Amino acid sequence: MPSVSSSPSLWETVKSDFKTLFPEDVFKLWFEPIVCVESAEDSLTLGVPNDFAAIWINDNYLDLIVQRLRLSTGRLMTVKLKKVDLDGSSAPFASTTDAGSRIKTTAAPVRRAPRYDEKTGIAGGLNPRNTFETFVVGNNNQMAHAAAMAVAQAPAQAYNPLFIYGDTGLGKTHLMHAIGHAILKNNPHAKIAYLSTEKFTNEFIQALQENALPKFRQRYRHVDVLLLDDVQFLGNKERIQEEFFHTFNDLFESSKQIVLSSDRRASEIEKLEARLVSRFEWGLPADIQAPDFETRVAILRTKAATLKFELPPGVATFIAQNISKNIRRLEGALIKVASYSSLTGKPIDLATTEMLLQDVLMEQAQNQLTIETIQKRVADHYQIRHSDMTSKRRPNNIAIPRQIAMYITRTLTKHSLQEIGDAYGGRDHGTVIHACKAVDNMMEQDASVRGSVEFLKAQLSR
Ligand SMILES: Nc1ncnc2c1ncn2[C@@H]1O[C@H](COP(=O)(O)OP(=O)(O)OP(=O)(O)O)[C@@H](O)[C@H]1O
Repeated sequence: MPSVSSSPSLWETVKSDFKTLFPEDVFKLWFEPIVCVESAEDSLTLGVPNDFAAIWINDNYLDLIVQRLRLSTGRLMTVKLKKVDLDGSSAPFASTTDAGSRIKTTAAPVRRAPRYDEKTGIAGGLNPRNTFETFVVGNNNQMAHAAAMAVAQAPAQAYNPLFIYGDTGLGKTHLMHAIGHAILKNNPHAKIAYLSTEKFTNEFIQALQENALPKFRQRYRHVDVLLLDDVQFLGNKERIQEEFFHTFNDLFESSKQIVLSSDRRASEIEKLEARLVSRFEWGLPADIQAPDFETRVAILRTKAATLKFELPPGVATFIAQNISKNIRRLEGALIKVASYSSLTGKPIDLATTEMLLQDVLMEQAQNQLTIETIQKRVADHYQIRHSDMTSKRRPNNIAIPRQIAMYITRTLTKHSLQEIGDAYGGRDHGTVIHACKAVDNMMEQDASVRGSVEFLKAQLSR
């Protein structure tokens, strides 16, 4: 039985084989950063730098790694991939591959993310690639981009807080990091904290357990800029909301810049205290929508140039036509194509692209619950006509099911408020927000409405 300490060298042996097997850039991209973090007789846990690497290696190289280990040990070993902190220790909320559908980082080698540094004040680490220079501006993000630039140029003077919201994978984190980089460039001594709400919550809980609240407060209430990502996770967490309320006030009163991101408007965050909602709305709420076709192509071209990958126009068009709602996915598709090309040494054509992306495209098509399906299902349930979902008729027996259908569309799909409004007879986004709130209230007050909505949601999510 191999001892725990011998396994890193087992992995190092495999790694050095791969060095001769793969072109240098592929090796550097995928294998060089991998470390062995844990081992047992029949299993090995390998640490990878980010969720994307975990998914990519799982999909493309795991079989090869298992085969190679079998050659070395004579045994069939299970290999798990785990995201680890870039200094090699496990991240506090590390995920294994099966947890990772959220591809968060790009695939090029990732620089070490600095831990909180008392001198520079950087917490969490800013991805060096997420700068204003690498951010492609389109109609979808123009306002958020302009606001972010203004904040970077005049922290705490332009908009405070800046509240960036929009669906997943559309560049909120990128803009926050860009603000951090730009401020540091103008003032290398600025104390900047970037962190996710999840991390803020975890650190707060840990501080509570260890009686270390003063230190925690000192850390986040004395920065020049606080960049807090994914504040929708404050929803339903009373204690952490209370803590963040005071953090916010302290920073705001001392004229420090606060930038927040969320996947929805502040007023739509479930069970977020009114005093926080109003504070989040004090400054500028700036939304990011899904990019249009031209912006998607521009993003692909920019990313391809960064990867030094020659992207044929037809391939760019194909990817941009087929992946529209999430830039992270767009980027994932490009990296898949670029890696294949660098691995085989062949230029990429349309047929190969279709073949490479067929899984992604199939998964996307299968997972797409359409608004029409929701409307039909809800209309059937309440025995009204499908056409009532888009009609202007307002009697309660029609208006309520229609509101419920909008609510379900909002919860189960990634459509924007405007798209939902359009699909329900050309209503505006305010009507959709109103419908969602009304259904929330009805569900709270009436168990039978709650039962029906839960039932419909469960059926539609299958
Ligand atoms: N306008 C853009 N130009 C260039 N790259 C972009 C742009 N928007 C997003 N990206 C890239 O897309 C990927 C996803 O963006 P990001 O992580 O900022 O999304 P997000 O909105 O924060 O998502 P989530 O809500 O899931 O946290 C990143 O690699 C980012 O660099």
